[in-house]
Amino acid sequence: MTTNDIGYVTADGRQIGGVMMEMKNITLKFGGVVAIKDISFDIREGEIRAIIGPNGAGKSSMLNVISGFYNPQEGDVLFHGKKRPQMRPYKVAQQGIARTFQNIALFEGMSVLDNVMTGRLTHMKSSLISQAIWWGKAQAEEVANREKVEEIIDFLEIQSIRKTPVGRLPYGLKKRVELARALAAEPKLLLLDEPMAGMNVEEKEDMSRFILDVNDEFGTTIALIEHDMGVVMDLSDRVVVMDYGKKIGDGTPEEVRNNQEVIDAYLGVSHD
Ligand SMILES: Nc1ncnc2c1ncn2[C@@H]1O[C@H](COP(=O)(O)OP(=O)(O)OP(=O)(O)O)[C@@H](O)[C@H]1O
Repeated sequence: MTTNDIGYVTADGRQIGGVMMEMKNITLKFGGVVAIKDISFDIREGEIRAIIGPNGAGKSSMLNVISGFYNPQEGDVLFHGKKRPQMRPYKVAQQGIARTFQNIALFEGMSVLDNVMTGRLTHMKSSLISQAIWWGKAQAEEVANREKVEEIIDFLEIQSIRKTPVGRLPYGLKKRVELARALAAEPKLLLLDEPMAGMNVEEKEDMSRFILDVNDEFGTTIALIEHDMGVVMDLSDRVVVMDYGKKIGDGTPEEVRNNQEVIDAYLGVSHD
């Protein structure tokens, strides 16, 4: 498949746009450990982009570079063509980037609704003082935020558990609530950290469907990392494959599946 400045058309006929985020020659080290070695790739408007690789390949490190949490020692991250400095998490959120975590990061004692509501924080303009003075305005904002949250709760089919404390939910549903919270921020770029990890087959199918629906319905660009190659192949438009911190493949699922270096990495063929 070839890409150009304008974008490309996917196998299922969707138009993908220009470059949203570009990783240029990224190298990230932890002391003597080189977690990412000179990797370049881009993420385009509207696409579902996966980063896969065996254990320790450097996927989480890469997601943390994309999210702005890690600052690479070498290379640049360009967001909408502009070099991006290291940013605090709230700045990242303000830029329209939201994420989920591998180890679910929700407030266990709070209801589903309240957890999803926390995803709206970046959209809440009223300060405590202005809420006191302009009570009506703050109330209107609260109603608008509630409406958005209810829309997402309906979309992800979690209406029946909206009042349930998150701590009481099974794993698969917690993952869905985390997705709901990230969506509540109305992100332009959604980062998913192993969204299918620890799920059974049915839960994986549900999550795949929701990821596709989010991309289709809201036009959200999605970048996800996954350990399991199988689950992302049907889902992704393009896939980056990492192994031992290096990029060993980049292309459509079909291209990546037929790449000998990728096949060897997943079969555990020795590097010497
Ligand atoms: N905070 C850290 N401090 C030191 N070394 C780290 C740190 N984070 C990652 N590493 C090392 O960097 C390398 C890449 O790790 P990373 O977690 O990014 O891989 P991964 O592909 O996400 O692995 P997994 O699939 O097991 O989660 C590993 O050798 C790991 O031990």
